[in-house]
Amino acid sequence: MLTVRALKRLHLCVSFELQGGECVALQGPSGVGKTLLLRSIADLDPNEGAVMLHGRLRETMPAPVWRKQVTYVAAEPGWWSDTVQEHFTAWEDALPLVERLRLPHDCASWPIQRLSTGEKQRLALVRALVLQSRVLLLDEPTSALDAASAGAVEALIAERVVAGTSVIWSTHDDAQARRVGSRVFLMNTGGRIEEKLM
Ligand SMILES: Nc1ncnc2c1ncn2[C@@H]1O[C@H](COP(=O)(O)OP(=O)(O)OP(=O)(O)O)[C@@H](O)[C@H]1O
Repeated sequence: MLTVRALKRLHLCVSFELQGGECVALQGPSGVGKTLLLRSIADLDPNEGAVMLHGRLRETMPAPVWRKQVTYVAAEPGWWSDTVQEHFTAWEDALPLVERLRLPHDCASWPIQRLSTGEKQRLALVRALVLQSRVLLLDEPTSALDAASAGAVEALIAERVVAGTSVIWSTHDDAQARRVGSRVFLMNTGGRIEEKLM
């Protein structure tokens, strides 16, 4: 279970609990703070408040260990090497996910420069999924995808949720929020979240 108590970053002040095997959709107007919240939970930016995984405070473990368990997937992911495969420790672990997400199996050798926005988005998701994190913080993970690829992402994440992974899924798509989330959190301009009736 992920517990967030009085998490503060800029204008945000947020508290909630997320059970294991639960997916919550996060919605709200552009610029309201959804990315700030997800990055704060992953401890990627300075923030205050208590964030716990199964009762253990994040400050009791090194930040890289926390981020491997509570993993943020950016809408516009970063890349640090020249080719796709160089971003993976074990490409063979990534390959089944690459195929599930309708990416060509030979994309391992592709230079990052040639990737489309949607290919980058799916490969960044694969990078996160191979970690087998307890919590996935997905920032508009299908914003650059066609319907078929978005459906493949939704199906894959749904399997992880059934297997016990907790997910926060930021989306501007109301129908997607209802499909993927068992609850929907609505962030308001005051930086608070309230549960939206579905
Ligand atoms: N480091 C920062 N310092 C000051 N303000 C910031 C910083 N990072 C983001 N902001 C501001 O905080 C607000 C929230 O940004 P955020 O990216 O979280 O919005 P969002 O809800 O994810 O929007 P969108 O739906 O467009 O992706 C924006 O007004 C943004 O300009």
